[in-house]
Amino acid sequence: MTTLDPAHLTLAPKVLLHDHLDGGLRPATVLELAHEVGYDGLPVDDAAGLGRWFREAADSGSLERYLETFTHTVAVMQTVDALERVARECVEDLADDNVVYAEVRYAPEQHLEAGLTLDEVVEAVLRGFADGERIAADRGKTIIVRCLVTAMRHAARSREIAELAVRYRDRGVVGFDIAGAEAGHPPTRHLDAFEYMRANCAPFTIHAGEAFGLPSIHEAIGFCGTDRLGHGVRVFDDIELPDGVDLAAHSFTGAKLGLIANIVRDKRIPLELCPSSNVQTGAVTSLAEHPFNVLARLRFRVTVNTDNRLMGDTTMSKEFGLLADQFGYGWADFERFTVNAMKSAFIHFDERLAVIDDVIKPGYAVLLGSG
Ligand SMILES: O=c1[nH]cnc2c1ncn2[C@H]1C[C@H](O)[C@@H](CO)O1
Ligand SMILES: [Zn+2]
Repeated sequence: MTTLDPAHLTLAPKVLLHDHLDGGLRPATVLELAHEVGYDGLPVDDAAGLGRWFREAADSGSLERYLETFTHTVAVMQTVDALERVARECVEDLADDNVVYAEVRYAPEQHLEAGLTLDEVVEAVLRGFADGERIAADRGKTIIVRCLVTAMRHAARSREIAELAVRYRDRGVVGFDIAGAEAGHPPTRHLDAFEYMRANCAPFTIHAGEAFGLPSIHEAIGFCGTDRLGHGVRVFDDIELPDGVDLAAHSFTGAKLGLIANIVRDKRIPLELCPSSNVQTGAVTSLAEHPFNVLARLRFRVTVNTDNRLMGDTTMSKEFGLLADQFGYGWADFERFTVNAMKSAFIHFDERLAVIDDVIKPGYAVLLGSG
């Protein structure tokens, strides 16, 4: 069996469902764009130092302070050229990490400061993704990137953004999301947007159960009817484990699930777990305390995600590496998480199946030493 060293982790095919476009810029690109557009608010003026600054500033243990770092990335993403470039580089970086399918999200309403319309923002990003896919293909990497449009939960444009998602659904936008500070902004504030999505048979995910606990997950499922949970990590609050159990154990017999935990598992609601980000925002106190392994072993539909590659100084390979070190996972585990993610994607069933059968399974067969 091939070992799980960083080079082999990079080779493994990966699927990414939860990655923010404005949380994944290259530090050098932030600097160059700031220079081009005359943004003078950056705290550091060299690429390595700026990368470190984002990581450290986001390491606050508070979602609110974590979110403040986005002021700088959003400030430099206000023109068609900048949006195209950031989207193109995002695809190139994911392809370099052997991500084979990704859904990348951002909030179009945050990119209107220089006069662009919502449609112009979406079209620029979609062009950037398509360019990135072509560049990756020229380098021998096949990657499919689709878009989720996010509404900010403290704002009041969610219905408009849901309409945008539906308007662009045949052109690369595959779903809708809400993000931003969770406490004080429950998902039910945006019920009309979710109802609009459901009425149009269009899928959505909701950031829930990150900074706020079970009530948020309950609302997202019971009232809003979400198809997936962004993070959802606090579903763990509804699971009672026998005293003294090791969170890295292989089985959790005797675990007792409450109503919310059961419904998440019964309905196979995918959890978009983001290990590093969950530690940075204080959703969990440390990776060792992360319920990823408990949820995986209890057969929840867990998926591995980056959330924000810039703020976390992370990649999918790094997240896999952290989980392997913490919980002792091997290739068969990562294949399962990757298939879980692909099954949960917002593209059509036949398209999901093609990636699983033609790309993921053959890729892991090689790593497992049997193909
Ligand atoms: O982990 C997160 N939780 C809530 N909101 C988030 C998270 N990561 C990024 N965001 C916000 C900040 C971005 O500006 C916005 C759209 O991508 O989504
Ligand atoms: Zn997120």
